[in-house]
Amino acid sequence: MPSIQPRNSIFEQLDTYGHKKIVFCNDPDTSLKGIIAIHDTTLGPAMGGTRMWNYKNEQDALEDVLRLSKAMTYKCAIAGLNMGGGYSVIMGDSRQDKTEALMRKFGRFIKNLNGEFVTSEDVGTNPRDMEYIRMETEHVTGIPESLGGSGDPAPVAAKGVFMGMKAAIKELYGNDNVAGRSVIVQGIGHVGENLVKLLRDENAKVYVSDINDDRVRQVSKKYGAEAVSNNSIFDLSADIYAPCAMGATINTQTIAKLKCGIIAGSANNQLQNETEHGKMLVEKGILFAPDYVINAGGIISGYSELMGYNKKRALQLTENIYEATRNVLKLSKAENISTIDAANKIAEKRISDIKKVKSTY
Ligand SMILES: NC(=O)c1ccc[n+]([C@@H]2O[C@H](COP(=O)([O-])OP(=O)(O)OC[C@H]3O[C@@H](n4cnc5c(N)ncnc54)[C@H](O)[C@@H]3O)[C@@H](O)[C@H]2O)c1
Repeated sequence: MPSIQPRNSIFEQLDTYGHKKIVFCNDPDTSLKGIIAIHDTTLGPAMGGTRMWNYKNEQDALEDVLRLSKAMTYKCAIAGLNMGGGYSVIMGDSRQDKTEALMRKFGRFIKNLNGEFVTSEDVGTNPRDMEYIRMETEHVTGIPESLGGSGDPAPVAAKGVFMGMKAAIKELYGNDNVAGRSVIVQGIGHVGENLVKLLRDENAKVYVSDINDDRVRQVSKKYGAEAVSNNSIFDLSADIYAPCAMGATINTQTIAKLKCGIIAGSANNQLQNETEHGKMLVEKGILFAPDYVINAGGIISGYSELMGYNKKRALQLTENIYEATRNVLKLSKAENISTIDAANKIAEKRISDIKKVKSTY
């Protein structure tokens, strides 16, 4: 995908990825500064997380929400969901600036979209926050199980990443055993910790890193993983690198250093530049399991909640990520294209096929 040029006008930035709509949510009373981006609604209402992050500036927040919402269009398409792509970001430190009023006010902005956007948890938000949003609008998923929702989507997201990782292991090593494989998990928050558990349960050797030292201490002790400093992860040799923090960790500088056979993690938008870095990974012989293909478990969980939540069904759909990843890897090999290009091709085909279906009312 092309890079957003910050010096362009807002409309030019929306045109970069073909966005439909953007809503700036500004409320001085609750200190809310948020952005909702709707990328594409061909398949259905836009669905995507709400991220609360201490962005350096407004441009960084805008760029993040545009990239995240576009990825959601592709994620929903390839996962076979009848939902489009959207995302929202709230500027601020989730540990200090988050209040009930701020989240509920944000819920009101979602309500004003009349169902065009449905949200759920992401970095910096949790089921409690979704409960606050639910007080103002029904267009939210991931509310606590005690209230009839699907709860935290992170364990389901981790399960999907695990299935996608296994599909990549199968491609490279001929069997999908995780036992004995070494995996670096970068970012051990909601999804990362659940992934560490799944990996350790099947006897993988796991290295963990995070910018939060307390998390590293707790998680490494709890699961018998080895703590590594965040600065040294790209110097470490391992079978798999699992980015589970923020996006764009795979770029020209890190690809030069990476010493792994597979990249498979939960972070959204791992490649700083899809075309350039997808190609560089092919040249270096690193197998990239496309992020939006393997991290779809979270959105599958939210989608199931909209359809009348059934945990078993959500987990079954998430297990299909193994086959979806295998299909992407097969197409990439058959057409000699990068795995991200192969995933994009499959997703775009579904969107274009369903567009034809919808031309009859
Ligand atoms: N939560 C979900 O259901 C879900 C679903 C699909 C994809 N994702 C994606 O997975 C990633 C993680 O989501 P989460 O819900 O676990 O978030 P989280 O906020 O619970 O965890 C993120 C962790 O990453 C750490 N971190 C942040 N920057 C870092 C850095 N530069 N280096 C190392 N660690 C860093 C944080 O300290 C935190 O522990 C995000 O990119 C998110 O968009 C999440």
